[in-house]
Amino acid sequence: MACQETQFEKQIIDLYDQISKLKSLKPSKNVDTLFQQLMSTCLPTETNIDVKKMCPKVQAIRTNLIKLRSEAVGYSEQHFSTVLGSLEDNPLHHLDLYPYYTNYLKLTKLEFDLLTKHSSHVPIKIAFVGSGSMPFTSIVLAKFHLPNTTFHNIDIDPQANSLASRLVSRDPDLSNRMIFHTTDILDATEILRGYDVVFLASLVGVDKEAKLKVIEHLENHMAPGALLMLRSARGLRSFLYVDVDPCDLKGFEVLEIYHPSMSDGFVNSVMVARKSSD
Ligand SMILES: C[S@@+](CC[C@H](N)C(=O)[O-])C[C@H]1O[C@@H](n2cnc3c(N)ncnc32)[C@H](O)[C@@H]1O
Repeated sequence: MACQETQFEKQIIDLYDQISKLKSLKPSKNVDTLFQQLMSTCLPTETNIDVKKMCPKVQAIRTNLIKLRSEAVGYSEQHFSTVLGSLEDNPLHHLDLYPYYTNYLKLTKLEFDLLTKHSSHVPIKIAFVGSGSMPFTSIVLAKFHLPNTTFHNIDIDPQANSLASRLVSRDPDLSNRMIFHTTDILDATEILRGYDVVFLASLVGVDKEAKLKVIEHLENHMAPGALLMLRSARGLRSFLYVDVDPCDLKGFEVLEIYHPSMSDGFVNSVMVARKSSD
């Protein structure tokens, strides 16, 4: 049956057509404009559009768009990390040079509030899986919320970790509290048992199957009682990030899910879950 293409689907198909033809996803005026158009198209929360009911053509586009956007975000973070890391001064004094800095401040504040609400103690060791070349969440938590916590940033990409460690190496405090591990999270086992909290980056696992594989792996290796902070998406925003449902978190007790409104200043939903006893 021919797709009853809604206005949204027509916009998505057109944007995907342009984005998939880009020769490079590295930051440029054209790349930035297209991904900003994608963001604003998917931002509305007050719609009754059911993404799951969209036709197979648009569903296929959804997965490919998330993959392309993940690559573009990687390049963008790499660019800004290189700029910050090349400053004479301590890069952590100039984080506001990153265009999405205030968005991260708001997202991380919410995640800290959820963490505090569902934790019986201040976390000593936190892992951030998929920390990237701009480990903003770890930096913001360490600088503004958790002064005595150590952050273990796990990323598969050695270049991302090399750029990220350059951001904190000149900071007298964070250089001691930010640790970097270069590994595929699926190869990390024993180490995962040592964390009070594990954050999973929205762009680790860029399709549902890959995301569930990572979640299952974390469930196999996290300590009972440890918290998983997972970034998800709802509605049209599931064209930007993989949407995870509570039933996907086997072996975890889902404690709370926060879906941001248009006024929150960040896009992804946040899910807090506790690893059940073995
Ligand atoms: C582009 S960054 C974006 C992080 C973003 N700030 C967020 O919150 O999603 C995502 C990072 O996840 C890393 N990554 C992807 N798959 C991974 C895996 N299986 N194990 C470890 N790191 C992974 C990538 O190398 C990349 O640096």
